[in-house]
Amino acid sequence: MGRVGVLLLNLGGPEQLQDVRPFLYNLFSDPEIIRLPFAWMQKPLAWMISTLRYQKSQENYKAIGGGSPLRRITEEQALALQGSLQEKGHDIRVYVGMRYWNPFTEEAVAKIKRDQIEDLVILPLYPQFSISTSGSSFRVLEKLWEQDPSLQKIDYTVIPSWYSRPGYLQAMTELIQQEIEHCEQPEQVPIFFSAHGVPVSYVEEAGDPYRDEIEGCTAAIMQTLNRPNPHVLAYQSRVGPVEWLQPYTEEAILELAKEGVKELVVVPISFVSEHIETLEEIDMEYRELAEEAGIEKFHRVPALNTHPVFINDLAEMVIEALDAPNIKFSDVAHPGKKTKMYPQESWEWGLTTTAEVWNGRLAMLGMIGILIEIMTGQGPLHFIGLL
Ligand SMILES: C=CC1=C(C)c2cc3[nH]c(cc4nc(cc5[nH]c(cc1n2)c(C)c5CCC(=O)O)C(CCC(=O)O)=C4C)c(C)c3C=C
Ligand SMILES: [Fe+2]
Repeated sequence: MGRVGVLLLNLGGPEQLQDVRPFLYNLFSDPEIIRLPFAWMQKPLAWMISTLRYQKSQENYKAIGGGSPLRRITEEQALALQGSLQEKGHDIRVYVGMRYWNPFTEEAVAKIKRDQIEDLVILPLYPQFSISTSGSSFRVLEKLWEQDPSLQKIDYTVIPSWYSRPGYLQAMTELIQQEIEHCEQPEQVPIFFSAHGVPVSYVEEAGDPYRDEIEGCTAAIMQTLNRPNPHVLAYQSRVGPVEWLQPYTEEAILELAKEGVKELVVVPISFVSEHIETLEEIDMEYRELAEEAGIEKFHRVPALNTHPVFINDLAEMVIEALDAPNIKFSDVAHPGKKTKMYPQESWEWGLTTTAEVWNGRLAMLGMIGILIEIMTGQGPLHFIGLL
């Protein structure tokens, strides 16, 4: 075996407030996040959504200190993984490639080339696979590989998902157990798993295994935890007007409050680092919602970050992947080429096919109208104060 590397994939996050708008632009430019019927619409729509959204989003990043901790934590995880591999006798260099912000996946691949890596394990830091996360990063890599013959010489393998790994489950249950011990009624407190959502169409039309993997992960954690507590699974961070996976976290919290629940342990489940959706959405928004609804004690389980049991398991996973048959980009779930994943699809304003076509056309006209309004600075949305 020649020089060996690991490429850790992650989403990336704005490090300062001024990064928020271009970060959102990168995110919404991704057809794996929003797919439109015409490719030419992607960039104008990304520009439009990032323009409409960035100030609200900046407020959230301001509330957690002015930027995402994702880069810092991911780099700490990379360092810890490299150290753990070293302790196990493997001289393996670990690289970080982010999908929507620095250090970008393309930069990591340039370093891998520069260091003349010959064997590469590609490991997304998402325990469960979604076409919108790991799938999107694999797409970027697949394109880079297609365009560059020198990359094609690298013997690579990908790890599509790893939510049922014993070390991951053990680390998660240790953290949950610790939080439960702080509860007033440890035997009864409900364990509330909150996963990042995706639009329903991803799962039901594009064949995304994400919901199955999230459900499998929740069941495996509960089995490892081996406690009598009731548990709930819900989905957070919905964006836009389409239907996302349900139940929605906010509705599920209110439902529990209505049933008289006074104490809750919330477990973020789709991500292994603290980020905006744990630090702001759960710790601030959902906590406030829960407390106002009568849930007096709102506990949140911390993200794994550099938990030693978790890092050790990542190292084991890399070593096992080097000995296992390779998994290639083409072996991993792709959305069908013709699958449409754009908002209009679920805006069911009409009952007939003709009406649906017209709904789509009207939505398109509306979008062009908003675009013109943003460019000219004049129009009805400015008049009512939305822009
Ligand atoms: C497994 C995790 C994630 C899935 C699945 C996912 C899908 C998904 N996300 C958006 C839109 C946004 N995501 C944003 C931030 C963000 N998303 C994830 C993880 C998943 N996303 C993380 C870890 C983060 C935070 C990064 C950080 O800065 O800490 C944002 C920006 C934040 C905001 O403005 O609210 C958006 C927008 C979609 C549309 C989607 C599936 C289609
Ligand atoms: Fe997201």
